[in-house]
Amino acid sequence: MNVPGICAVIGSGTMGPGIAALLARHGADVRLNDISREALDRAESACTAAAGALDQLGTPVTEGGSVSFELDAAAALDSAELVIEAVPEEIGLKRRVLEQIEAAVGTDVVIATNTSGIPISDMAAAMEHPQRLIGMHWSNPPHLIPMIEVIRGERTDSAVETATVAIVEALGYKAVMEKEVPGFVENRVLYAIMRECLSLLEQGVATQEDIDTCVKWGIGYKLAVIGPMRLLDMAGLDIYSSVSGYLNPDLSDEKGISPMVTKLTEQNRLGMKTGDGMYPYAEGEVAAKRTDILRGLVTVRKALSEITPV
Ligand SMILES: NC(=O)c1ccc[n+]([C@@H]2O[C@H](COP(=O)([O-])OP(=O)(O)OC[C@H]3O[C@@H](n4cnc5c(N)ncnc54)[C@H](O)[C@@H]3O)[C@@H](O)[C@H]2O)c1
Ligand SMILES: Cc1ncc(C=O)c(C(=O)O)c1O
Repeated sequence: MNVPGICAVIGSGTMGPGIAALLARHGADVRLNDISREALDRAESACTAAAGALDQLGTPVTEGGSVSFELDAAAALDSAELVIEAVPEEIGLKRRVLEQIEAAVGTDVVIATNTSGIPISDMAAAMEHPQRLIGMHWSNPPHLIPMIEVIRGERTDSAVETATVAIVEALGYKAVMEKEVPGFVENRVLYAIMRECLSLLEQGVATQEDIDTCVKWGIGYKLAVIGPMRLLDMAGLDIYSSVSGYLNPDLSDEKGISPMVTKLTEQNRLGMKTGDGMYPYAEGEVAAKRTDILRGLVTVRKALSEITPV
């Protein structure tokens, strides 16, 4: 299975451009759609930056690929063989967009949603042909993180899952097939980590910088090589039993949103997108941080690929 010749990506914000750039790298004619002209204008430079990162990674170029930027959804969807939805994480909006997509493509076209964790069945409920909706959860940045969670809804055809896994693998990525639980695997683990980190920050146990240092070097570095299940065997399940016996009851069980994040959000301090969030950013610092992050991800992925082929 190759990457489909014509792909449409609906939603061109944080995720859409990187997804489009990777599909185009593998020879697809990609139509990137958004309701915002400004978003599409930003997308052109984002796609160029993503292509540059793929150059640094040494990802081969399959001839014939392209990305076009379409304000007209019908034009973006025309003759599409694969549609990836990447609009904001709001189920009502996603259902409306899926309805629009369904009306514009053939009943055999795979429609994939990049939802971070809304159960696929919930999104498919309003669809005329729910059997072709599949979860295709990319991780940010999508052109560099070589793992995509593939999640079936209750009514998703197995052939759609098979085709989606084949596309993921044709991109040179790992496909992880999962049952649909809110947040799937990646975000359940990530949000458990973030909940605990925010709790530690709110309690004054450590600063943002020290929490990031501890997690990057004490956990991220290790888990990139070992994986948590293997680490259990390495540490010893007896050790895990002893520690979790007293520690699990003490971990954060916050069921709501972190009070600190709520306060920052109310102040429109959203992070890099507003120049202030968990960290303040001086003039030009966001761009510099983004460049450093992309360079770091490319370097680590190259090193990791030498010991753990993607
Ligand atoms: N940001 C992340 O780290 C990340 C990672 C993985 C998955 N996701 C998921 O991917 C999806 C998109 O996330 P994002 O961070 O790219 O969001 P975003 O808000 O950055 O971008 C969404 C884009 O969709 C556009 N849009 C809104 N309504 C639309 C419509 N009707 N038709 C076409 N475009 C429309 C917006 O103008 C915006 O440009 C969400 O479901 C999110 O949970 C996000
Ligand atoms: C904070 C956060 N939330 C969701 C996702 C993915 O769905 C990510 C990510 O991919 O990195 C994230 O960082």
